[in-house]
Amino acid sequence: MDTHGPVCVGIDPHPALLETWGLTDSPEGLRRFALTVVDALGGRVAALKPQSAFFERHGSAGIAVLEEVLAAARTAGTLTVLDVKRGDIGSTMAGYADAYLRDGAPLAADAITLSPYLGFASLRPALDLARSTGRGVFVLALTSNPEGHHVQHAVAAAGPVARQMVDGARAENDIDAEAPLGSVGLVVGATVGAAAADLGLDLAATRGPLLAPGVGAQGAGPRELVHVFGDARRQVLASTSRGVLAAGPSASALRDALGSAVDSAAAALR
Ligand SMILES: O=C(O)c1cc(=O)[nH]c(=O)n1[C@@H]1O[C@H](COP(=O)(O)O)[C@@H](O)[C@H]1O
Repeated sequence: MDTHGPVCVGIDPHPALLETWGLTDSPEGLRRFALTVVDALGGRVAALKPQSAFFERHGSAGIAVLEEVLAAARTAGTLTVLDVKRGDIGSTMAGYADAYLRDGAPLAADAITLSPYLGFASLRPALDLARSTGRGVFVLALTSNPEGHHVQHAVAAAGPVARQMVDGARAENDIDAEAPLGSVGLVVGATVGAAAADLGLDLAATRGPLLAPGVGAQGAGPRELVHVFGDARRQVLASTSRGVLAAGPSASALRDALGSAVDSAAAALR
């Protein structure tokens, strides 16, 4: 984030984007799309975030492309956040952790997104494996979609549900109090308005990165970033997919779109 600016670009090969790029909705179209993004932006962006769903919809051939994309980003020296939003119990969670966070796993990424709605503690196998292999996780706290608040804003005996995720991330990052930024981040959508403040969430105190999707196609921009994050803004990694991808397939146009996204996010989050 210090080197390239506080922006993560999502690799979301929607069928409609493939068509706009003149590609077929097939594993080969997917491959050309995703590798074009890595070639254009690799080494120039804080992180790339492949959206697993758009690879999974092509079955095993799509997963093979995802493996190739993760490897290409690694070769380009760019961190990957694999957006899989996994969450399960016990040994099943351990299986997911092994799939994405183990050294040498075919789908290993630098970080993954996790859904904690089976209970924050159910994520333990992923938290532990990420710590031992030097990887990271982003735990969904306040998601960018309008339906999320029914669950995430609900107030349980222990306080708002989202606060349990914030407290959980904080406790994990406190284990290594010397690290400038911990490896357990949260997902807080740039579209959530005053929710973090209203629910009394101290995002800055988590000392973790805050992945902020919703920038661009979902309508959030610099003003929303300032409003949502306040004094936690230096931890924010603003995330946009279609907002940059729509500029493709030209590499220079993708780079220009990244440049604009970085200028606007960096000015807001300074
Ligand atoms: O975890 C995510 O990245 C995520 C969380 C969230 O709350 N909202 C959200 O939109 N996302 C993802 O971020 C991407 C947003 O894409 P765009 O709307 O095209 O920028 C999609 O891959 C979503 O699945």
